[in-house]
Amino acid sequence: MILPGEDPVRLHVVDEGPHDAPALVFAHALGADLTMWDAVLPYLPNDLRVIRMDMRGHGQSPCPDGPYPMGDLVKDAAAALDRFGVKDSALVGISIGGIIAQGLAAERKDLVRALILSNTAVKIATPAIWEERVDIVRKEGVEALVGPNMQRWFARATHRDRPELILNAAEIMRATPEAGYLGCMAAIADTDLYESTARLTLPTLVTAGSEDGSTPADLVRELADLIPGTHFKLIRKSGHMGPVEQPEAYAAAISEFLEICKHV
Ligand SMILES: O=C(O)CC1=CCC(=O)O1
Repeated sequence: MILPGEDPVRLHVVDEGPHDAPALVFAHALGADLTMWDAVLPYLPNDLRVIRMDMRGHGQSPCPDGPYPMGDLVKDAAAALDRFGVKDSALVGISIGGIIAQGLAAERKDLVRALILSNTAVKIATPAIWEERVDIVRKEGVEALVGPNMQRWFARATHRDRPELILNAAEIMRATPEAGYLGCMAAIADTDLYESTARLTLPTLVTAGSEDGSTPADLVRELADLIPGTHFKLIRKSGHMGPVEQPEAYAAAISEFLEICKHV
């Protein structure tokens, strides 16, 4: 049970737009930070309050020693929304951010009225895969995973035509503190939200990338099928980083869904 007002780690948050407008909240991926949403924002309706958070151990948020239980990452997000007086948000989460979003929707129904879950699942990869990556980072640092991640994260067309997007994502990943990266990998390794997510009933949009090497579209589709009435959108020519690679299409999917939510 998460109690309102708890603030285990005080997350770095950027809060933009009119404070009395409906809140759209963003939670980023492992090894990224809140700037991963930058390119999406200009394509969103301007009558929204847009709140972006840096997860613990990432961006400008504090980095406690790990490992982190997933429940603590959910509590951090809940505490941040309580601190900013946000209720009934539309919550967007990508990858681990999508796991945090599922957890928050299950635990704090007052904070989340609609979900947008991108490139995520109830369980990502396997504990063995995460253990192997933890070993690599302990021995060689985050740098050792940058190359393989960029392969999984970005579509062929992005590698060919937009190398600057990949260089920027790689730089942000390199800047992620080792303890933060390790702590969040441990959280993912221990998490399977099948049971609690299967009980969700709130309006949900799930988006997948046509060339996602981290959470393949078929896996993401399974998440969509688990939550009754969920809308599903495949973002073409994108890997794991749809908001970075195809910000206009990604924002259009969110805007369309928010419009539908007005009538629910
Ligand atoms: O590490 C990856 O390939 C992708 C990933 C898994 C969880 C997350 O947030 O990113």
